Amino acid sequence: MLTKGGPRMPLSTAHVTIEHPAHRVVELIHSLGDEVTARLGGDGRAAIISRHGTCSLVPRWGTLVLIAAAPDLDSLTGVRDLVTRHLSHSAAGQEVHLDWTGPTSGDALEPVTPAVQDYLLAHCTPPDRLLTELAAMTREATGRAAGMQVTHDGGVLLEMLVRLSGARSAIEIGVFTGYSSLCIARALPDDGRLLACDVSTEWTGMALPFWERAGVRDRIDLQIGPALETLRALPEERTFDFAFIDADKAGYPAYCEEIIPRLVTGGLLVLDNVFLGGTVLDPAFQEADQRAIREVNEALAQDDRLDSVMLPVRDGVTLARKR
Ligand SMILES: C[S@@+](CC[C@H](N)C(=O)[O-])C[C@H]1O[C@@H](n2cnc3c(N)ncnc32)[C@H](O)[C@@H]1O
Repeated sequence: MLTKGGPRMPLSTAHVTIEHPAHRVVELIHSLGDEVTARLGGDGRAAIISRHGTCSLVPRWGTLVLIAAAPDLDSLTGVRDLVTRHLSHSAAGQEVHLDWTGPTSGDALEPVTPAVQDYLLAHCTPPDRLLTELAAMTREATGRAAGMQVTHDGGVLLEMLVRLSGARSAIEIGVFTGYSSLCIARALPDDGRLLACDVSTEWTGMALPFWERAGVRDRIDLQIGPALETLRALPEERTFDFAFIDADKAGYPAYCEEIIPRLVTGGLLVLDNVFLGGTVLDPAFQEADQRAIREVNEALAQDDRLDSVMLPVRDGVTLARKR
């Protein structure tokens, strides 16, 4: 479950079209001098900390993305003004126009507004009777925890990705009452296998009759126990064509570390909840979950074994394909 702790920290982003953005970042840091503490990464990204607040600088193919955050609105204006002034100064002769977004805070961010989410949900293949019953049973039996279940459009996406990728060997971390497992398993061929990992016998027990009814029970190998232990106990040669991670968020970095080497070339890794309700953008949120998801989001984007893209589906879904 998402915990929204810590003070709200207003943040604002901008992106600017600029020649040689990585160069500009270095020049900007020089220009700022001892007004800031700066950390420059090997990939050209930088983070600066000023007395007002912080600003992340991400150079990308002819654009520079800026994410500023500060403890209050006045300080946010201070960070934005500082960066804007020095960027214009360091870009020697180039006109720099920074159109900062209005201040928002991580817990107020909605990657997709509820009205759009409802429209999307109403315009995908509707759930069949079995999925409808499984969702209803989950709501009745688990109460508030039912919110952990992938939404129906998320399930359709998983099923489509498994079919499109032609996967035969799949793994899922985070089964709950088996909705996403059912979507994955029924998209596999008859001889396909899904290794389904969860710690709860109670929740996964509710999945079993639905998997039986769908005729996929014998495709699913349910492993009860901490998923990291299950992964580390697998034979070295065990590989996967498809992996879906939707369990404890703090565990994501370790799950990725175990799963990526086991993905076949062309294999697909899918991660749910990569926005954590928008809190990943807001440095005020520093709980283990947010730190872990930020770490994974950064790492996957820079991993040269993968092509990866984040989709604004519900709470954010990352697709990463092994090169
Ligand atoms: C968000 S729910 C999964 C929802 C599921 N994908 C669905 O669509 O219904 C997260 C699940 O992760 C499981 N979980 C939490 N920590 C775990 C761990 N260390 N190892 C394996 N499973 C874990 C929980 O028991 C819970 O069922």
